[in-house]
Amino acid sequence: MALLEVEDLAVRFYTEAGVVRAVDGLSYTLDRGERLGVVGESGAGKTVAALAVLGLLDDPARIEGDVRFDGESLRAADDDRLRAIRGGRIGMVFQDPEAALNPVYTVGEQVAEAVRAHTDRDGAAARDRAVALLDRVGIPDPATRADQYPHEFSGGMAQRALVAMALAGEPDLLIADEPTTGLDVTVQAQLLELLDDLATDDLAVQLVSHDLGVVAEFCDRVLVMYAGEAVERATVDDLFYEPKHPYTAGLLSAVPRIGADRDRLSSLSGTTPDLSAPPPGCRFHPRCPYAEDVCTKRDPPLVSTDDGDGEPHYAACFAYTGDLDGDLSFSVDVVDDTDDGGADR
Ligand SMILES: Nc1ncnc2c1ncn2[C@@H]1O[C@H](COP(=O)(O)OP(=O)(O)OP(=O)(O)O)[C@@H](O)[C@H]1O
Repeated sequence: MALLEVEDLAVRFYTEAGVVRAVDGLSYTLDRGERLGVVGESGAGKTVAALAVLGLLDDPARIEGDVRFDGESLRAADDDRLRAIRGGRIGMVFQDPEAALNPVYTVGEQVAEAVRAHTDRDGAAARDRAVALLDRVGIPDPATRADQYPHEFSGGMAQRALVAMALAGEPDLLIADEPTTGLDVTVQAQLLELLDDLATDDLAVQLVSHDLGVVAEFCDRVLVMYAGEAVERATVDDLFYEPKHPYTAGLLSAVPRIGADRDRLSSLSGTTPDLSAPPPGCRFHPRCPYAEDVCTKRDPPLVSTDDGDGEPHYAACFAYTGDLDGDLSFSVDVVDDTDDGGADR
C-alpha cells in the first residue's frame, strides 16, 4: 500500500466571478521514502492540490475525491484527527519562511511548541528536543539561536527552523511547497542539500516547484500539472529525457541548458488559462502546436504511454489513445546533450 493515495481530487472555488476549477481529477500515489516532484507554471493548481491533501482549504473551496494516508481517509477524518496527522505524521514547509514564523516568540519556543503538540515531550524535554532539531537542520550554535527571535534569522536560517518544526512529530511525509523560492541561489542549494540529507527511506517528500532543475536534482518521480490537471507522470529520467506531453516538452525547452543547441529548441508561448472558464476539450489545446480537431472537443485521459519495458509513464494526450492523426515529434529536441545518460535512450 502506498503511503499517500490521492484519488480523483477536485477543488473548486465558488467566487463572485464564477467557479474556479483549480484542481480537476487529480490522482497520484507516493510510496514510503519516495520523492515526488509536482511541477507546472504558476496557476497550475500545485499549491491548491497540496493544501487540499492536507485538509487546509476552507470556504469557498469545495473538495471532491479521496486522500488516504497510510490507509486512512483524510477526507473522512475529523478536525482533531486531521490536526494530529498534519504537523505530526505529515510535515509541511511553505514558501516565505519569515512570514510563517511568529515574530513575538523565539524560534526555540516555536519549535518546542511543535514538539509539545506532536510528541509526549514537555517542558525542558521539549526545549532540548527543539535544540536538537535545530542542530539537525544545520543551524549553528543551536542552543543560542533557539533564544533568538525570527527577525534575527536570515531567510535561509528561518527556512531551516521551519524544517525543524516540520520534523517535530517525526513525520513519514514532508510536503514542501516552493521551499527554496525567494532565497538566494547559494542558500537554495544548501537547503536542497539539507532536504536531501533528511529524505531517507523513512521520510517521503512531495516537493512542489516551478523549478525543473530543482525537481530533476531532487526527485524520483514527477507529476506535471497544467490548468488544474495532471498531464504527465513519470520517473525523473523518463520525463526529462523522453517527455510525452507537448506541455512538458514546452516546459523543458524553456529551461536553458549548458551546451544545448538553442536553435533547436522552441519555447512555450501563451499563458495558463483562466480556470473559471477553461478551454473546452484538452485544456492545453490553444497553446499546443500539435492540436487537432479532437483536442478542442474532448478532454484526453491520463493514459499509459509505455512501449513495453521500463517504468510506468503516463500522459494526457490523444497521441497515446490513437485519436490523433499526426505525430508528436518533439522528444529528441529536448534531450540534454550534456548528460551521457540521456543520449542513447
Ligand atoms: N481562495 C481562492 N479563491 C479563488 N481562487 C483561488 C483561491 N486560491 C487559489 N485559487 C486559484 O486556483 C488556481 C490554482 O492556484 P495555485 O496557487 O494552486 O497554483 P500554483 O500552481 O501553486 O501556482 P503558484 O506557483 O503561482 O503558486 C489559480 O487559478 C488561483 O487563482
